[in-house]
Amino acid sequence: MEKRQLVMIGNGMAGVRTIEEILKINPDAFQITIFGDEPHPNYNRIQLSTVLQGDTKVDDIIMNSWEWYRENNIELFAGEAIVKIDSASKVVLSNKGREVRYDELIIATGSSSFILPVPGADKKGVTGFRDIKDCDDMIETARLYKKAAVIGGGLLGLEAARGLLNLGMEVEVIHLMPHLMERQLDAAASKMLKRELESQGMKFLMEKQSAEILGEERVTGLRFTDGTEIQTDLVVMAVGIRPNTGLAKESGIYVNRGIVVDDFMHTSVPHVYAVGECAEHREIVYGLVAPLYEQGKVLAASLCGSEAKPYEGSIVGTGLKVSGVDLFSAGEIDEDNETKAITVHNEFDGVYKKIVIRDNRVAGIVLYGDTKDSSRLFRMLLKKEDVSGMTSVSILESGCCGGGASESNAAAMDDEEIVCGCNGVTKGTIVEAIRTKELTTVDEVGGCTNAGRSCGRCKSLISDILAHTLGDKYDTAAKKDALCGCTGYSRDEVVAEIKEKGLTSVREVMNVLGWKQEEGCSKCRPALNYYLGMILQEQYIDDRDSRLVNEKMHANIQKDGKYSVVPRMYGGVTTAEDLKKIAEVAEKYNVPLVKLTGGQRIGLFGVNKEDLPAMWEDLGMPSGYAYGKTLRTVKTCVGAKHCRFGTQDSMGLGIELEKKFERLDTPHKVKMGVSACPRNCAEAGIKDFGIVGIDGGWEIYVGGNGGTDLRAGDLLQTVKTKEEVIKLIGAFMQYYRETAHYLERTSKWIERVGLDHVKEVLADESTRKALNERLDKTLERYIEPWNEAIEKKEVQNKYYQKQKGTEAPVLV
Ligand SMILES: Cc1cc2nc3c(=O)[nH]c(=O)nc-3n(C[C@H](O)[C@H](O)[C@H](O)COP(=O)(O)OP(=O)(O)OC[C@H]3O[C@@H](n4cnc5c(N)ncnc54)[C@H](O)[C@@H]3O)c2cc1C
Ligand SMILES: NC(=O)c1ccc[n+]([C@@H]2O[C@H](COP(=O)([O-])OP(=O)(O)OC[C@H]3O[C@@H](n4cnc5c(N)ncnc54)[C@H](O)[C@@H]3O)[C@@H](O)[C@H]2O)c1
Ligand code: SF4
Ligand code: FES
Repeated sequence: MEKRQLVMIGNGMAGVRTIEEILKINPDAFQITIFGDEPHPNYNRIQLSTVLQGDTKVDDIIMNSWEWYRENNIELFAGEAIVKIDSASKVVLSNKGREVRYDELIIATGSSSFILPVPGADKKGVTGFRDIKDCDDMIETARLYKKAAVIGGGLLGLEAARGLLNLGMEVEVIHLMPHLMERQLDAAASKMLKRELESQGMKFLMEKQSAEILGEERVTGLRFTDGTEIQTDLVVMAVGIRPNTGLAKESGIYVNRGIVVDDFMHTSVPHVYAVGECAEHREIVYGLVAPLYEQGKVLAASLCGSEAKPYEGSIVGTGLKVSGVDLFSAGEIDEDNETKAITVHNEFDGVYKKIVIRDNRVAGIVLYGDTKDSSRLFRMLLKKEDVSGMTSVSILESGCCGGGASESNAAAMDDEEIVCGCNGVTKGTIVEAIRTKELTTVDEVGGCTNAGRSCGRCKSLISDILAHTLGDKYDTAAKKDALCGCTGYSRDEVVAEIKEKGLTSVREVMNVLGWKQEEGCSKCRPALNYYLGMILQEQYIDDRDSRLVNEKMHANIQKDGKYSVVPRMYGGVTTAEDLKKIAEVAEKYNVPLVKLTGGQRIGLFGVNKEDLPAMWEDLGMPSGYAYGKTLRTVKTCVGAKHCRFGTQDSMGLGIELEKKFERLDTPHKVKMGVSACPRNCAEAGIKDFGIVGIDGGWEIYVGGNGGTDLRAGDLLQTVKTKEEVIKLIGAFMQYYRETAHYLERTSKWIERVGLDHVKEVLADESTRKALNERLDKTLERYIEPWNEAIEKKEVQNKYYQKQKGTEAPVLV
């Protein structure tokens, strides 16, 4: 039976969580297509604050890698916006002219930053703070300019301001109201917050309304309605958000402030649903992930036809992601005639607690300086527990701990207490997962329960629960570095288990070692494939589908979804005949760009996937492996044959090395260089393996790197002959292969294991010989991949056939 077509507009946090929920219930229910305006896979928008604050990198906030979409057979059109929904013919139209039919349509378009409509708001240097681009722009501006003004003293504004301070800017926060975060804090807590932020270097202008942004093309200052002015080089607008509803409205879907939905997230139009910040439910539009994830769960269940409970709205709790500030707020923050409050204000310790009680039930919580009771109090609020029998002290403090260790705080929590507010995960669920799935790390708990996967505020509590549940086992478990969230095994443990249990395939390793995710992930599968190949040498049958996408395709995938072709050119030496072939192929296939690569090769860029095998056949040259975790290139100088300074045959040695080591799987890419004299024109000093000719011999350098982690190579040894060079490289490469972690460059590896250690290992002749023997055995198993694709129809059909949607970038 043909699958139903599910199309989703918006590739953000709420939408993709809905898809994850659908896949959990029934992975085969739909053929899923997602359109996302941003050119990224789904990332953790919440963590942009931590990226701006310098605590995380953009790469680390990706929640669903490109590989995840491929693995789940989801067609993703990233960087492509939907501009029209035709609900009569059930078709969406993108800004690139693509039309896609749907049976069911989810709108998950989120919100946009609200930009104050004041004169000058369109000047350069005025930005919102919503996405990776805004974040990158602010980081770039901080490199060039000094002064920043953040308009809005709410959650977003204060997190942005802290980030800009960390980036070295002088920051003024301009706030409309008399106190900061007035929606979450009362006056007393807000005062304490302001004092703390001032001590961190933030300046505040309170009760100021912005009137105009000054400057010619670029912002130079801000004028307020009271006539005063400040100078600034950057204006960040953090004055709230507006749901993205334009598309829905123009398509005839009923929109109020957000897209109006019922308790099952249905819009006014059949087969069209809305979820996330763009949706309005019972007149509320939410701006925090916890309720959006609840909505996603309800929608997923209803779409899959499983029993769906209605979504009845949420009460939300918030904190602020600024170091040095510990606060929590939920529900009603100010008293009225019908409420009473229990308040503790200890100015010496900087602690403030207020619990608002209405009809004997907790109706609001404001905690500043000590939030350890937040989850207990929040549960009381959510459950509307009757507190009439409790004393003020027992409401404020959890009974047992009296400020004791955090682990005993975890012990004191009831099973139904919420640990992760963002994802609605209770202590009981976490403990159960730890016990039944033998979890040992916070990441693994996240992988199984989602706890900790949003703002991250609950991670320390999860860690306490792990410590409490695992007892002594936790310390050892915490110290080891698990391969990924699918397993608690570290690299060394996995390698030891493969050897000891005689495991021979990726799937077998995952089954026998009890992987928590049956299919593994894009982190562990390529690593397992590598470790198995390293251990089993020539008998290993490569698991091509476990490789990263470039290796799987034997071509480098590019930003626009096309590929590059870089044929092998040993030692960077070519011939007129090969150059003619390359030129003819470039013309025949309309290759838009022909470029010399950094490794002295010729690259043909912008090639269609389905043209690859034919191009390779026309070229008649082997793959240059410009995409692999393997030997990339050996760069050579012209050397003694042509250069008057040369003392050695650098080209000859380079060609020999490249022919010997090409195709060898290595933990990460490996680059080599051979220069024929110390002038070092081949830049051998920044290669993983660099060789420099000297009078009567060669110097060998290792662990060099010319990339982001710039590192000069260390002199490993000086040898007399070419044969010695080749044996030494063979032993070095095999030792690196056997001891490095997958994706660890030689530069990092040598620093971890130590140059002296490597020298010591390689000094022993019998060890060198044994390493070379294992290496030679491994080299026997490789075949030329481009030839395989030319010769085997099944390879062409599986990997190189044109499919709907391949124009979208599917990078790893
Ligand atoms: C810096 C920052 C910090 C935050 N911190 C927290 C926090 O600590 N806790 C918390 O709970 N929440 C926090 N939030 C809010 C949280 O990130 C959002 O509530 C959440 O991301 C909303 O999810 P969503 O899927 O509804 O929207 P989004 O994540 O915004 O995703 C919507 C996506 O749809 C795309 N889109 C829009 N229109 C179209 C179209 N026509 N075609 C195709 N694609 C389209 C957009 O480009 C966007 O990528 C923070 C937000 C920011 C910006
Ligand atoms: N830690 C978190 O939970 C967190 C962090 C960042 C963002 N977010 C979410 O992102 C969204 C956007 O956050 P936000 O802080 O922009 O929205 P917000 O609506 O919560 O706060 C906006 C603030 O700007 C102030 N303001 C409004 N107009 C102003 C003006 N003209 N001049 C000066 N100040 C003005 C308001 O008084 C308010 O305090 C919200 O949904 C928020 O919940 C959450
Ligand atoms: S490294 Fe020495 S031998 Fe090689 S090209 Fe440069 S100067 Fe000539
Ligand atoms: S509370 Fe935000 S991730 Fe758990």
